[in-house]
Amino acid sequence: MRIKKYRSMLYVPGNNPAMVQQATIYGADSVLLDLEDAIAPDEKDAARDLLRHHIPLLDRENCVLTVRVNGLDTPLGEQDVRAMVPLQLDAIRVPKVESAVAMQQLDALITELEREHGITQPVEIHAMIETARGVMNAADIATSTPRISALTFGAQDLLADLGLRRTDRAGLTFPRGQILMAAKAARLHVLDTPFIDIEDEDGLRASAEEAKSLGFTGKAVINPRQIDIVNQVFSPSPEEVTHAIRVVGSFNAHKAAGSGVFALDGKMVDRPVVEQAITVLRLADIDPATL
Ligand SMILES: CC(C)(COP(=O)(O)OP(=O)(O)OC[C@H]1O[C@@H](n2cnc3c(N)ncnc32)[C@H](O)[C@@H]1OP(=O)(O)O)[C@@H](O)C(=O)NCCC(=O)NCCSC(=O)C[C@H](O)C(=O)O
Ligand SMILES: [Mg+2]
Repeated sequence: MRIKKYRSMLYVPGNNPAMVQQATIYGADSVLLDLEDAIAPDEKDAARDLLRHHIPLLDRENCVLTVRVNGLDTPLGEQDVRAMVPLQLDAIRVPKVESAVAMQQLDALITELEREHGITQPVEIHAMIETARGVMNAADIATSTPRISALTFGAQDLLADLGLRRTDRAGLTFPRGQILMAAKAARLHVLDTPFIDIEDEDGLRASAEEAKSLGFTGKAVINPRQIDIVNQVFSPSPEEVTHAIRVVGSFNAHKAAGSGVFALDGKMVDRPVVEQAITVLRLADIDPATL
């Protein structure tokens, strides 16, 4: 089975045929074809038709394919879900999620569509948390249905909902932490908001490094030029991989000898340290069971 990675997630406006056709060639771990905020109201139907036509033609071998539908509180949202599920996406991304009930209703609709269209690989849900109400209900949303595999943080809409300016970063500290904890407690992926200055590579790197150190699984990007930096930041270094291999190998040897804790290079190794090493190995495509 393919392991889904989410270091980078490229937003692609769903009404731009050239961008959609090229979407999966740039090396992003995942692509997010957008029917929501990047599309003007009078372009919505055309964008949905465009995706219906182009998605089956995309090379999806190394890329997780998702579509951001319109809000489920609008008629467009359900139309989008009905048009997209039959295309066998990896996930539907839902904007401005505010309640567990909305996710359960979506789960029921997707289940009905999967049955109707004979889809056997379940379509996952990525819930975007980008309003104050969504932040306060994040833990309930995260556990509302097993179909949810990721929470994602949307800074621009949240700033607007909180009445903050783009520079008021301090106001995002609590919401970001709450979304992270809700996702971690439910064992979900958690994806950071895009860095919107596409000319500022240093700023992008710093923003991705901060997101990684907080515990985000990956970060959305809005331009192909941002992909390499984000992939690099969220990939383990060769030194980290070598160390992780040693930790897991030594742990297995000690476990066989009846010991669950030992010192490696003067530092204690016990179960949580091994779990951290296993996370590094998975990111490096190494199966810990082979060590
Ligand atoms: C931001 C852009 C408008 C910049 O466009 P442009 O100036 O054309 O960029 P480049 O010159 O660097 O483009 C080089 C080539 O790459 C293609 N390209 C660019 N961007 C994308 C993309 N996102 N996906 C696929 N391909 C892309 C260009 O076509 C060029 O190709 P070629 O001509 O063949 O060389 C543009 O990057 C853009 O539109 N980005 C996406 C913006 C977007 O989707 N915004 C909405 C998502 S963010 C959000 O919703 C936040 C969240 O909800 C919240 O609330 O926080
Ligand atoms: Mg948004």
